[in-house]
Amino acid sequence: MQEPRVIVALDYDNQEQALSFVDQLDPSLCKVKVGKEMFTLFGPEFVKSLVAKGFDVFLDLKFHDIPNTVGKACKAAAELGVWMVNVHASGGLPMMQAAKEGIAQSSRPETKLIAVTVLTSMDQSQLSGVIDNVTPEQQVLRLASLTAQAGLDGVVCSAKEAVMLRNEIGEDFLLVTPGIRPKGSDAGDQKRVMTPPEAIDSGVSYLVMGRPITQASDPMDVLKQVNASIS
Ligand SMILES: O=c1ccn([C@@H]2O[C@H](COP(=O)(O)O)[C@@H](O)[C@H]2O)c(=O)[nH]1
Repeated sequence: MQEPRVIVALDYDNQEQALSFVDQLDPSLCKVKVGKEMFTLFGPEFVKSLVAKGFDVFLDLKFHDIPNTVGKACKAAAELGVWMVNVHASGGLPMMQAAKEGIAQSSRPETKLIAVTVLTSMDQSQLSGVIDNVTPEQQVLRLASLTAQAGLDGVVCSAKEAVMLRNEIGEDFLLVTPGIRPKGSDAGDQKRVMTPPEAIDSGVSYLVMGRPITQASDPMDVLKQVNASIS
């Protein structure tokens, strides 16, 4: 059976609601992502319960701190049994190397480690408020190159940068892309968006999708349609 390419972002503020959705899922249909909201509300036990149900869990805490702190945080995250963790690439090379070392020293050295480049909620005008004279594409390439230099497994970027990154960095680098919206669905706060088939055709490894699935009247139906559209 093919590995699922959709990672569902479980951004619920209610654990029962999240679990009632998860209980309809099968680990062969999707991976799941736990982000800052659910981790802050429900903690490591919630993460471990998803791992125990057999799901590949992406723990999306986007660590960004001094190298020593991030290294230890990544080690602790890996030991929860998750499939993948992440940091912000803008934390720099020593921070990313410490993250990698923390995972290598954990009891789960196979845990994947990726770095966030430019948030998919940022367009040119927002990026200009943070850094001068650079396009989102240029900044993604710069941070993705630094991530590859640090030896991480890949990056979080938008699907719009996937063709460029496949050309510049290569095939053996995970491209994990939020900002995925089926045709006609509300972009919300996402700015650099693509549809699921466009993203896959561009060379993306995994699609991160939250609200278009979790806030649909029939989340399972949307997930199945997305899977069919990219199979
Ligand atoms: O650049 C980024 C990094 C992470 N995210 C996270 O992905 C999901 C997207 O959810 P949607 O509801 O499909 O917009 C969410 O958990 C974000 O924290 C991102 O969107 N962009």
